Amino acid sequence: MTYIHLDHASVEIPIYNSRGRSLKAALLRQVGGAVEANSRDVVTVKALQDISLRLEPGARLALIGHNGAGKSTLLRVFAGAYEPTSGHAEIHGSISSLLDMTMGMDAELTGAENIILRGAFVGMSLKEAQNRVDEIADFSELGPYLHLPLRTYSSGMTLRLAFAISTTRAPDILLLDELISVGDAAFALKAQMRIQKLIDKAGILVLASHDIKTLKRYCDTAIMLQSGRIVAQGTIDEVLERYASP
Ligand SMILES: Nc1ncnc2c1ncn2[C@@H]1O[C@H](COP(=O)(O)OP(=O)(O)OP(=O)(O)O)[C@@H](O)[C@H]1O
Repeated sequence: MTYIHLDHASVEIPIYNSRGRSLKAALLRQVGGAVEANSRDVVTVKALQDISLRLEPGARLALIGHNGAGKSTLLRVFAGAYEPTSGHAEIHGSISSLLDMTMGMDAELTGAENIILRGAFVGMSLKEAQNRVDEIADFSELGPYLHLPLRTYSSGMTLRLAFAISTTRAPDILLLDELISVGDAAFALKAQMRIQKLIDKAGILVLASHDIKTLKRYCDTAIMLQSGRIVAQGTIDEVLERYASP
């Protein structure tokens, strides 16, 4: 069974605990999530506020909103990386998110060893990760570099490996923060085709993007976030129209 249910979910991130006023004042004036100081003088960002939604198989949801509106934070809640600080999130199904793709990788280990390490990080058993090493190695096209420590890779090479690992399994729930472009032109095309396959197979797709063409291409419904709250919800066309209106 695949679903995402959020019930009045909020995420507050404590960011500052100080007597100093200038940074706090600057933070309180910022434009993204709502920033407040609580009674103990701890400044918190209300990155998400009172979000309730239900996504079932077949959902193709766009997250729309200006910088700092809460899109990435919501994707992190869907991914299970953030627990709501109040309210509930219930997520069922295998999840693949291309957020934080290199998290869990170790610069001192070889590419091949990192496949196992990062594989475990994204929920693979040791056996599954071992079985997938050849396919991931082929896709990444890193050849002999796979036996060298990650610290010898360029950032593009690291991303290629991370992408190959993160996309080797087709998930029930696919979470995308912009359609990233990985590697040079040839690799980017291959990566795009792989993402397309994952999108086609995914039961639930959630895509956060600022690119209207991309959103319209992949999503049929949308929510618009503002300061961490849902301020519009409906078909992709309805919400994009609301987004465009002043
Ligand atoms: N780790 C963190 N520590 C402090 N504040 C954070 C953290 N992560 C997010 N925020 C704050 O939460 C709010 C929502 O951020 P989020 O990254 O979810 O926005 P976004 O809609 O994805 O923005 P963008 O379009 O720029 O990627 C912002 O005000 C941001 O500053």
